[in-house]
Amino acid sequence: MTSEFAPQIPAVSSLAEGLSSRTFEPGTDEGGKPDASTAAFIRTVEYGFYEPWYSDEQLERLHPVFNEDAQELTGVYVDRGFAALEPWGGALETVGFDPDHPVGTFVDYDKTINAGGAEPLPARLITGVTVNPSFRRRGILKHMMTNRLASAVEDGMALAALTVSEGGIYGRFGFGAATRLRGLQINASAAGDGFALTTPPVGKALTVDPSKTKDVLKDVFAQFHANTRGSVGRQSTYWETGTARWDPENITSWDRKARAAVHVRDDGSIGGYVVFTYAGWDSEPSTMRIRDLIAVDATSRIELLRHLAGMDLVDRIVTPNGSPVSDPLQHALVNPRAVKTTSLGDVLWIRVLNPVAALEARAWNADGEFSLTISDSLGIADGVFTVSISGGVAQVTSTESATAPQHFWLDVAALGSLYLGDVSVLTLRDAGRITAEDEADWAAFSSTVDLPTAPHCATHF
Ligand SMILES: CC(=O)SCCNC(=O)CCNC(=O)[C@H](O)C(C)(C)COP(=O)(O)OP(=O)(O)OC[C@H]1O[C@@H](n2cnc3c(N)ncnc32)[C@H](O)[C@@H]1OP(=O)(O)O
Repeated sequence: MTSEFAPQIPAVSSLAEGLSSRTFEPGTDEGGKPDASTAAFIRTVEYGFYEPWYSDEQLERLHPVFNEDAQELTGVYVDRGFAALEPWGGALETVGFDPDHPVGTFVDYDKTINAGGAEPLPARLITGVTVNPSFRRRGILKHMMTNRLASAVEDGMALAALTVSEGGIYGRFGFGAATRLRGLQINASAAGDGFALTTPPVGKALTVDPSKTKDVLKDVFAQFHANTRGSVGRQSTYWETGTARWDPENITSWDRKARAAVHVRDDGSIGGYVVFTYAGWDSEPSTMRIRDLIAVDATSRIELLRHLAGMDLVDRIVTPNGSPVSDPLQHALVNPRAVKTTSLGDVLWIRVLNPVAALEARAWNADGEFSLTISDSLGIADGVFTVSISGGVAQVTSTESATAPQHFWLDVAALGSLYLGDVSVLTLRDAGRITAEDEADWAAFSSTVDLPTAPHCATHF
């Protein structure tokens, strides 16, 4: 991969007088508990997301989330001089405002994203973004985001990524919605619109103790991550309990309801796992909830669903955390109405920082040549780029002006949406997000860029 492209660092917006920001690594005190700065930071995130007030025990359990994978924490703090600012006047000290408690939080760390090319690409993942309600709409997010994107560029990152609480926030910073997940409701009963597959069983699904199979789960995920366009590497804490995610309603329980099964293929290898909880015999309808289902191929995925649907005392299976958009299940059923889509929503948002490295790491559907003019209001990824694909591998060069016969214009957020193949070229054209000269060959461009299946990000962060 060549990377002669030298992106500019965006101008860093300054904070209002009385506010300062600092980036630090999470720390631990002598007793192994979060140190004061880290604890105050975690509590601010908790407050920003309207989480219940954590007990000390919960705080300690959460600490690894902030402490692992070399995460960096950026907090915006109120200087003592802030009392001069309106509209609070001198009231902050009067009410005991804690200057060590940040009013803005931002967490970033590095993992890889599978863009469909030969190797997953390192990416800067952003999470834990909050601003105290009393300090919102004063540019604190803008300050943290522009600073931390500049830092990612300096560190040579080609991509940044996040998942969003609201869809209207991050487009202005160059992020585009890049993958989606479907929520499914599967009728597990045999009657009516019931569950029956068109193919006979393959291999064997076996129940396992999720608290003892962490290594198996990690290994299956590693294979999935290597094979699956759109996949994002998981935080270490994903595996801590073997349940892949905590019980969001009760963080102290570590989900004792969790059960798991693996699919053992005919050659004895593990092809996938499912972690699930049962709502109880008296739930109406009696419901099995999938917490995490990762399979290295479609066969293992279908076999795990067959296993769940075949269990007694279960009327339906739900996947609130989502199934892939290109899910073969519906077409493997005798009665496709046994599965219903209950939701469809974006998951991963991509921000291209270095178009040369990013486009060279992407999958392509066919050989071709074109050039792109990318606009970027933050000045990170803008420019003209010639893309030449041969044997499925792209060579990308940054040029002064377009030389390729086919030339297209788009902004960096549209490039983020196009990047992993979740949306087609023609859909973005019809939305006015990609433009070209009248004589442009849209058919050739789309057959090079569009990918045959939807990307699948199964990691929540
Ligand atoms: C990756 C994640 O962690 S996603 C989670 C995001 N956090 C949350 O949803 C928690 C609750 N919300 C918050 O904490 C805050 O409102 C934040 C973080 C969303 C915004 O912080 P603020 O400091 O108020 O944002 P800031 O003042 O820097 O605004 C920057 C721009 O975004 C816009 N903006 C801010 N919040 C929103 C929003 N919710 N919807 C649409 N636009 C928004 C502002 O209008 C401003 O626009 P401009 O550039 O055109 O002037």
